[in-house]
Amino acid sequence: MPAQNRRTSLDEYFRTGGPPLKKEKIEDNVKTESSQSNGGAATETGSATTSIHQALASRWTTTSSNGVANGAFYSVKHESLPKPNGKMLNCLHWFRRDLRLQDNPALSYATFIANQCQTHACAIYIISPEDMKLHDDAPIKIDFWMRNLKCLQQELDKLNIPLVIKTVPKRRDIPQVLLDFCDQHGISELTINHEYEVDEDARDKKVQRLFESKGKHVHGFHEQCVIQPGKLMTQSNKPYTVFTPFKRAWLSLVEVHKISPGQFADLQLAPKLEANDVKVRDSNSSFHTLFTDKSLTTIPDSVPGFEMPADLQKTAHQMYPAGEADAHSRLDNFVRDKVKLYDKKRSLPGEPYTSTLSPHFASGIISSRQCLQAAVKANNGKLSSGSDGIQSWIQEIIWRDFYRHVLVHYPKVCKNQPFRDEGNNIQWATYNEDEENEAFFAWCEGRTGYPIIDAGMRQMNATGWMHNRLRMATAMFLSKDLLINWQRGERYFMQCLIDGDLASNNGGWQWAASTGTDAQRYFRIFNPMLQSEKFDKSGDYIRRWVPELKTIRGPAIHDPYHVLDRKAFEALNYPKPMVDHKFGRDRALQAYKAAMHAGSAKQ
Ligand SMILES: Cc1cc2nc3c(=O)[nH]c(=O)nc-3n(C[C@H](O)[C@H](O)[C@H](O)COP(=O)(O)OP(=O)(O)OC[C@H]3O[C@@H](n4cnc5c(N)ncnc54)[C@H](O)[C@@H]3O)c2cc1C
Repeated sequence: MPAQNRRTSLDEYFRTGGPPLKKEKIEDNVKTESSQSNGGAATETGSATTSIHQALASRWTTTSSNGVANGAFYSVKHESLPKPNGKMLNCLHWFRRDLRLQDNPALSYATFIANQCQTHACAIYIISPEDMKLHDDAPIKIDFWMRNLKCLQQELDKLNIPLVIKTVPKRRDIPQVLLDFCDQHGISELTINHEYEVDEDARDKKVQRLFESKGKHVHGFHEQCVIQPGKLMTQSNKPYTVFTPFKRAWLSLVEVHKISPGQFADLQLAPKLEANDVKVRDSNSSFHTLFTDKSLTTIPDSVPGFEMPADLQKTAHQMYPAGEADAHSRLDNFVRDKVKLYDKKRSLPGEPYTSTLSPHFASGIISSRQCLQAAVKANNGKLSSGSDGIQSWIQEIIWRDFYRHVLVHYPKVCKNQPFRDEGNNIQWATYNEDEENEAFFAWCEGRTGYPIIDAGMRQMNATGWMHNRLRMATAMFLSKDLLINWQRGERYFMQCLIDGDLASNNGGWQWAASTGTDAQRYFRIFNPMLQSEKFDKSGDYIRRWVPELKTIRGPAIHDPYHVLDRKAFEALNYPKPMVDHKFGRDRALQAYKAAMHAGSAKQ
């Protein structure tokens, strides 16, 4: 059936609650559960509000009992859903990691309530410098988010939805600030798209408790993954801990249910009305000031403490223009010109054959469902067959889901703990503090003497982005060749990356450091020279980022210290390798072997 016909219109959603799940078709190894959600049986009122909510919320239900998700729709109680019939409900959408208009279920729902009440939705974004600091957010990432907020605000403006900006210095104050804001402005309904990290989850639960204590409601939706965490469990109802079976189950579930990434696309935002059309029936509230007081909606250019050097800012603005429209044209161009070659070229850091959409994914400017939809469309509607390039790209979207599912089921990964308990036993190299700092900073700055490693680190320092192949190689170099605790590297990446994202960064680091979900474990140790010869054969990528080597031709580019004669090498003014790879490899194997055999994973 053409994808177009599979899409369900808004009206149909209202009427039917969306297409039914066909559980009987699900492969044996895919465990789903009944459509009973955590909130208990839905009260079937027949009202449009309830049925659209059910449609959104009951797409998937959860078997999760991990206390994190506490049911996939943990902050939604069907009984508490607003039934606007006759009632005036003012609704606020709280933007967090969903900086987009399209395919945004919580925003759609806010505008839906507003439409029903013939009023307008409003939106808020909370800047929390303390959160940014604690999460090691990179200045380049914050700059990107601020620029995108401005674009989002312009787009929302066209729909007469004000985007209020509030700075809350202490993050523990956020729930109360939100509640006070809603009290002050006569708002009873808050919509959010869930965030899964431990701190964010705790904050949202607090918000919900506070709101409920005042008779207000929080409506939560899931949009970060194609399949929301908790929905994909093994046959024995355990979370997947290995990627390949997760991928098989994921593909099977998506295939069976025709998860149309655009399932929310039909939910139209409120039509544009003029400011004086805003009806505020609750005359005691100052709801209307949100539409008129421009001082509430000022977005800062930067956040104090996160200023960026001018040259980095210039690069970031050139490489990453802001806005949902730009994200979509990036996606369109990628899908039109590159994705079919993705399987062959995705590992070549010198060639622009990856989507570079990670900053947009991380901030929710684009959704994984939208990207999946574009990929499937380019693949003539196929998910698990057709173009190898497209299937390979879809696999990356699955990796992204996988690490989010891992984070939800194993919240310890948010708390500086390895996924595998044996990771705690690793004896990192015995440097004295100065030596370790020296080695660590040489790695950070791209002065290891391994050209491919240095090129990767310098690319990240100069642009806030690094090619995946180099993220793997540099992470492995730190945690294996240098035998320095991977958590230092994980932190440094977050402090530099425009796409810094806890689940993916942590997943990637633990993969490289063999403390994570990787089935191959500790004996996978990349040889930097071989990586270089294989993935940057011409050396062009190295020459671009390591100008000391720009005159080198031939194989010496991969290992100048050993290939060139001493005089020629010294003339380069490039460091010699800071550790011999064979020595580093043997040392790591010993340390990891001892650690891994000292205990077994408690999963
Ligand atoms: C040590 C390490 C740290 C990483 N840190 C981050 C991070 O902080 N933020 C981040 O978004 N990605 C991270 N990744 C994953 C990956 O490197 C980037 O997502 C990718 O390089 C982004 O480039 P792209 O958008 O061109 O990706 P594409 O190759 O076009 O892939 C499309 C999208 O799929 C997702 N994706 C791709 N590969 C992975 C992966 N291995 N794991 C999870 N998602 C993936 C990303 O959202 C990406 O934008 C890390 C990987 C490693 C090994």
